[in-house]
Amino acid sequence: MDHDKKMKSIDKRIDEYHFKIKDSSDLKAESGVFDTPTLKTLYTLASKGIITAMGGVVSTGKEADVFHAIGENGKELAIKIYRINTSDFQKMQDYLIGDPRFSNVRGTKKDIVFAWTKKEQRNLERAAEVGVKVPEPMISERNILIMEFIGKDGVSAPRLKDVRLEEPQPIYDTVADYMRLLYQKAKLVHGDLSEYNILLYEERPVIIDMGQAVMLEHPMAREFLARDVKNIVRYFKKSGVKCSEEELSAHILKKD
Ligand SMILES: Nc1ncnc2c1ncn2[C@@H]1O[C@H](COP(=O)(O)OP(=O)(O)OP(=O)(O)O)[C@@H](O)[C@H]1O
Ligand SMILES: [Mg+2]
Repeated sequence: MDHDKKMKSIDKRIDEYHFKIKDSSDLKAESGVFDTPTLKTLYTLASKGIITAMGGVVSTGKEADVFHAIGENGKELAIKIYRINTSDFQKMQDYLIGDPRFSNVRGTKKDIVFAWTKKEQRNLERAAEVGVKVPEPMISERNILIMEFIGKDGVSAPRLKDVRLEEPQPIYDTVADYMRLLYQKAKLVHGDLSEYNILLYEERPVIIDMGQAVMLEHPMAREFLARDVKNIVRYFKKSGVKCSEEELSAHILKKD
């Protein structure tokens, strides 16, 4: 497809999508996400061939919306678009300031949200490098993060929250190992780990939503880790796994 045609087709799809949002009276997503600069950024990504078609909405949240899209070679993509107006940027700033990679970030709300988007991309990269299964990040631009789609045909894999695990033990073991790898090798603490931010894909856990993950230097890193441990133990205990916060903490913290 030539460039103009490609732009037209994505334009049309975005238009259609807008219409759909209006139809379902979900104006929140439309006004909060597809503002003109965001549309422009999507166009830029489309003109580079990174996005070839926009699909439907996968999730709408307070801080970000996630869309399905198609990329090069028909690959399915997840596009996470952070909201600039409604994001809790004070909280974002607190997470950024203690992180040596982003401690210099100052400026407008917009700058903070852009840094946050980059931070999620970097966190996903670091996690992937040490062998933690996460959506592979591809590119980020302003408030838009493009990553591998975990799921099939536009339907994302269920969250642990949405499934009843037949065999919870191996899932728990993998999550425990991932927490350890993140801590020991990537020097990261997820900071919002729970059954809401773990997808189950091909019977294996995939960790998502890493914008708030911090380096171990962050003054709150230990507290965030304790909270993650608590959430994970609570969920897996309920699923029938014999585990405890002490045990899981020890597993994460023990040196080789
Ligand atoms: N890479 C992906 N592949 C498939 N689905 C995804 C992907 N990333 C996110 N999702 C879907 O979108 C949902 C929200 O994503 P995520 O947890 O990253 O955003 P969020 O920051 O929690 O949004 P909120 O503002 O609601 O907290 C997930 O629960 C999942 O269903
Ligand atoms: Mg989430």
